[in-house]
Amino acid sequence: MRAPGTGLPLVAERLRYAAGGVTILDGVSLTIEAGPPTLIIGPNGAGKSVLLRLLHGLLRPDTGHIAWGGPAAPRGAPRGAMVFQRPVLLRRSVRANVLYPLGLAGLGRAERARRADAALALVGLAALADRPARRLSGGEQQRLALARAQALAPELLFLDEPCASLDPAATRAVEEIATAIAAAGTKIVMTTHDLGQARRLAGEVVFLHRGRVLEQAPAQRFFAGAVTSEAADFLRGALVW
Ligand SMILES: Nc1ncnc2c1ncn2[C@@H]1O[C@H](COP(=O)(O)OP(=O)(O)OP(=O)(O)O)[C@@H](O)[C@H]1O
Repeated sequence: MRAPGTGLPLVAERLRYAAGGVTILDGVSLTIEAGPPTLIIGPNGAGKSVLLRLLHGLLRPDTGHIAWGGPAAPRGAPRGAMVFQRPVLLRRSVRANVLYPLGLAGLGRAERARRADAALALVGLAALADRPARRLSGGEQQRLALARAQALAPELLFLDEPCASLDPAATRAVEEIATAIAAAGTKIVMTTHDLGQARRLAGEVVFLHRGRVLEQAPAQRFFAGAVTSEAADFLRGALVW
């Protein structure tokens, strides 16, 4: 189903990606619809991060293709934005970090300021707007990365293990922000190795195993009873690789 006013769904067909002589993803077909967050889960090395980078266009598949189902985005408007496990911040103020990509997107001064202020308020960093970004704590830096991405008003926000280096309090803050962003209508696609986090956030689960999508299902159904033995083992905490 095409979501009104967005380019979704994002459709990936028969993706194959190899690097260093190793096939990392093979035969991956996936449709990302508008709606609550899609969580990509699976064992270490399953290919979750590579899949996210392909979907975002940071990597190109060796074969297969990825296309948006909806109409073209307005000029200068990025359809997707991505937040990485460890944010890379400019050696500038918190606010300047949010403003910078808005300038690259060609937005006018007043609109840049409006969006930056709203995004910093959303992540609870308004009071730290003039601080040097690189002096923030790890959790604050990740919240800034979320603000910087969300200020671009993407249709789709890719989050690659955004809580991997964070403590429980900072993780909770990031989850609350992700939930608020999703509730406001941005589609979130997120990788995690944390099953508890997947249960808390997912509307839909994609289970990736050794470079293949073994399951894609509504979260409730997936957690109530995975279909494949690999996913069932993963859910009950058995060692799966
Ligand atoms: N550029 C590359 N060259 C060679 N191998 C790579 C490259 N990028 C990723 N890989 C390998 O591909 C596999 C999948 O990597 P990826 O980071 O996508 O896994 P993941 O599911 O995100 O794992 P984790 O949960 O540990 O982050 C890994 O074995 C990784 O070492």
